[in-house]
Amino acid sequence: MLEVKQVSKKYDGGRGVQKIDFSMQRGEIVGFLGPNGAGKTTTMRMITGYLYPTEGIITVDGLSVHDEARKARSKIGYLPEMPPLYPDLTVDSYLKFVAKLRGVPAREQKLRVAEMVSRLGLNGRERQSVRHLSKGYKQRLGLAQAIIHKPDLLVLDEPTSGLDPSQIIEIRSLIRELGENHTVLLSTHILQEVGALCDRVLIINRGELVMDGAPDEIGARMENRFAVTLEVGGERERIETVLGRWAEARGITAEIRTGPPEAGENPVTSLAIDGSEANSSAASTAAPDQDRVSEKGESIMSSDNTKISTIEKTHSENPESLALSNTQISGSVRALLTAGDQQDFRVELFRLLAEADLPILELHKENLTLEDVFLKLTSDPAASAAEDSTVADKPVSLNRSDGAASSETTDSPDANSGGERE
Ligand SMILES: Nc1ncnc2c1ncn2[C@@H]1O[C@H](COP(=O)(O)OP(=O)(O)OP(=O)(O)O)[C@@H](O)[C@H]1O
Repeated sequence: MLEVKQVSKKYDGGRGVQKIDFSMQRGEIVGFLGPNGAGKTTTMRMITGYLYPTEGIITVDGLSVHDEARKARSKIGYLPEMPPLYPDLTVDSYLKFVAKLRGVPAREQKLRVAEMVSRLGLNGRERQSVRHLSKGYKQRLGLAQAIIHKPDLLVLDEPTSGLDPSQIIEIRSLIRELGENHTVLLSTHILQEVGALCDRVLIINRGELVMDGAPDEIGARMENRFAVTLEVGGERERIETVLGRWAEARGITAEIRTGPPEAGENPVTSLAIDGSEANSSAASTAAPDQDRVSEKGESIMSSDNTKISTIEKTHSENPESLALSNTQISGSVRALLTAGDQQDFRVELFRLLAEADLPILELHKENLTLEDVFLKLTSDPAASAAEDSTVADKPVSLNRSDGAASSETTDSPDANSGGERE
């Protein structure tokens, strides 16, 4: 549906985007994430034909957006950051104007406007002037102008920016609906938006594409450790001993939290057990755990003689097979266990704790969140320093807001679009 091949844009002042390369299949909703100034708008403006790339090719359904601009643009709907609305027109007359501009046949225009009004929930506001619409309704109208010519590809530049929470929910559900029969590329600063709406995420940083993948997969792909959070039932000191010894032997970091979980609390705090600490503190306080594993039906006592649980050896053919019965848990400990070598230690951990009669109450594999990935990819201080020195060497400011470096004069000459022009 969309092919962006090795596309670069160099502004007079320097930064733009470099060798952006990706494609989108029909029906995909793709989130375009990046910090301020990363190149999202530049890329979207090139895709929609409002800006000429310095190099590279962009096609929509096989049509070049620059060499076959008119045909290609009929397949694209664009909601720029600032929707091109005319405040003096009414909703109705504005939509009629855009329908005409986008080549909707005259006999269909009235019907198409009515369809947009109903689809975007603008009923009752047809005669209202655009100026008096709330921000949320302006955004609905912006979406209406983007889809009035029934494009296949929708390009939405920060569609929920500046909206209040209920408007955000409304616009997101509209985008979700639009995604049922459009291919959608949307830029956003809001990470949850990507999780809520998108099948795939592209992350751009400093003009370069640095990640392309499904939102729930990229965390696992970037993970360079194996980590689980764990809640173990039993007496604290004993759990620390068992986990501490094992962690030391396996080179695993165990961070134990002190209190019960509380809402909003950072799940891991306080005491960290690695090899050395385990030796000096936890390991020295209790007898070997194996001594505590009971025979059938016996109670297990902790080091302070608190009853933790009762354990039953299930079958002599399989002495390692244990079943907890009549369990009474006197307390629990939560921990984050991290292996730097990405090795999955869950089975080993399960056996360790089962043999020590320490029941696992919760075990959860930790993956990097989209937020973690985003921060990792976009906040590289070394890159910032390099960037800053490059900027300092240049006589012209790179920032668009100062106007000095603008190269908008090289934009597409085709202004017949009702879209954003600067
Ligand atoms: N017309 C222009 N002339 C010169 N430089 C520009 C121009 N437009 C953008 N830039 C520069 O190109 C880079 C990418 O800008 P762009 O607006 O595409 O980023 P963005 O990811 O959309 O940012 P934001 O999230 O803040 O909207 C920035 O360094 C910006 O300063």
